[in-house]
Amino acid sequence: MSRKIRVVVRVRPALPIEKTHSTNTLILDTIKKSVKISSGKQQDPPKEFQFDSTFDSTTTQTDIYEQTGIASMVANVLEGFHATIFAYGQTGSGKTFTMEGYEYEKTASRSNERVQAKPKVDVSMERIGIVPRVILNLFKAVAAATTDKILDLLNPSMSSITKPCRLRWASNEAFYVENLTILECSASEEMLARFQDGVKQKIMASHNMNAASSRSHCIYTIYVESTDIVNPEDIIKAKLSLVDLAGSERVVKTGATGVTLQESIGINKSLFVLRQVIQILSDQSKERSDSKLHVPYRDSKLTALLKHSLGGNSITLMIACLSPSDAYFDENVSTLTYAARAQTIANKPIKNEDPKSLLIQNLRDEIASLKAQLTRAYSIIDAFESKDSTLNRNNISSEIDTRIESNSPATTIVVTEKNNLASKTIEAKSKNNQEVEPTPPLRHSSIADPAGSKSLKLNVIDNVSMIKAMYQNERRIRQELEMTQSSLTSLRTENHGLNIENQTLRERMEVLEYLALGADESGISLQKPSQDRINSVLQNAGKRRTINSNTNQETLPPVVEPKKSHETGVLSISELRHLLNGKKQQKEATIKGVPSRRAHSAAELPRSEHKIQTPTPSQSTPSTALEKDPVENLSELNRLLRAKAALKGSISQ
Ligand SMILES: Nc1ncnc2c1ncn2[C@@H]1O[C@H](COP(=O)(O)OP(=O)(O)OP(=O)(O)O)[C@@H](O)[C@H]1O
Repeated sequence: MSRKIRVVVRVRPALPIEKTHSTNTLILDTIKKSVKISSGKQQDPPKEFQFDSTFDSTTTQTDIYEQTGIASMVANVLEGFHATIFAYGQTGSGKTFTMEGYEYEKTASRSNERVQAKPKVDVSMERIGIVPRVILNLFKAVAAATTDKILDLLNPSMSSITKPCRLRWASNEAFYVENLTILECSASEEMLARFQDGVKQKIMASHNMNAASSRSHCIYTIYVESTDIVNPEDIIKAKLSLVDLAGSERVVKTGATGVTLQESIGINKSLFVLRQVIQILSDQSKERSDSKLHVPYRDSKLTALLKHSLGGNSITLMIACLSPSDAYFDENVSTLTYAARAQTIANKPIKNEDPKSLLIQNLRDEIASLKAQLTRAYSIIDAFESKDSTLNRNNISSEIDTRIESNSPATTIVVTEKNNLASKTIEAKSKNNQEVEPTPPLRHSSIADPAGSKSLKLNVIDNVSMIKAMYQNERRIRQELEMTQSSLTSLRTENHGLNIENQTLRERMEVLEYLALGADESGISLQKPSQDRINSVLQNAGKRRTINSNTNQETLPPVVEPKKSHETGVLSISELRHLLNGKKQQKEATIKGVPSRRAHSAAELPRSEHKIQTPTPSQSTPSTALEKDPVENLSELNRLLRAKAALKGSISQ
């Protein structure tokens, strides 16, 4: 079912600096929930907008929290729906005040200076904004998107503008921030403290329109995982995104310069895309056609991250913030226009349920309906008993058992065996569910009619046998689920281990390839791995040397008669020597001014070139670490190539 984005409007009180400003253009009617805006000029006809609620400058933070339905949105999140609350409006209109409520140090000089936020977080309970209120009511990751760079405010080393996080596209059609810090909190105080840590990492700057202006959009995401006390296996996961957008800024009014100006441009660009997205979604919902217009979510990181909130599966509330001063007439008209468009956007909230919990819930519903049928069946049996003493419950039960034993249930229940449980977890869950045939409708009969009595008895037998089979079926599905779950856990652990090993092998391969093929030669442009990595690989290779117990001398591993590389996929000693020799010749040719032949990588080496004479030690001047110790490094390289081939084989299986 679709649900429109709810939009409320809040006008903040005039700031001391605005006390002399006139405030005639905005007329708010909190009863009619309307806003009228008029410049008073003949060429600008007044505009009237209708919203879900309107709040004037006397509205408190508590009023906003209580009268915008935030508590019920939090409850929706606990039920498994994603929700988003975002504050929108021009710079200085009160978005951060509404979302956080903290007091920011103001720079009197309006110097455009960008500083790390120094919020005073111990403000009164009456002043705190939506985010701390939600946390106190609930029990988080903080990401800030600035000029289209995403910073992790919970990880100080990643909150620097030079180290932005990457935006990724997940298979479930949602964008997410890679490696974003997500902290698990078990108490509201802990969560509030983490939130405040994140807020302190924000960058603020002062300009002509706001003494402490956010230089980024801030997205606070609370991931909620709720478990049913009665049925602990029922896990519901959902997220609540609390968004404090940076405000649109007119550079002529803000007087921004330097970095602050660059940020202004970035902020305005992302807000431009946001407005385009709102416009297109609003047009789409007005046309009520099935034809899908292209929505440019990907044009900015902000809209990518808000995809689920705008036209997606989230329950969304927009708080449009306005400044009371007539000096901001144009900005207020723009905010109201887009707020009005946003409220025509229809989202499709869906409950995010764990497939396992969903299956269990379906089974529970099925059992409940079967129990109800059983009760009805017993009541019919009771009616028979009172009518005919020869027809008692025992007679019917024995008839039921006979029918089950003779394998002729009136309703067949099919459960397909699943041998390969681990690889088919999800399908198994849904298939099992589908393959249970639906309950047949009861045959309608009258007890008074003998034919009807017979038919009713058969109905009872059918139902009871079906219930028995359903119970067995459910038990079996539960067992399968448990097995699948444990196989999945062990596969995940194994996969994790393989990934780590794969990464290590890749790194060693890189070092060995670099050592084998060289970096200084023309024709090969391998990137030099860090010296630490080279040392570590060489050290590890060194560990594989053996000590002869008789002579107490270090010996190299025995040289095994090599198989051809096309048979084994690895290099033989002669091939490696040939490779090195070839490279040496190339080098000499280059020095003599002869253009070098493009060097072959190990894998490209043609078979015809395998039978090259082994050069004598005096012929080769070691130029790379590998040439100094070729046999040892070769065995390491071959070992890695084999491991890589085995790994590839296991992945492709
Ligand atoms: N409802 C309110 N009551 C009292 N003061 C308010 C209210 N709303 C905003 N303010 C004050 O107005 C100023 C600007 O507000 P705020 O910083 O929240 O604006 P903003 O929209 O977040 O601006 P920007 O986009 O530049 O970050 C602040 O000094 C703030 O304390």
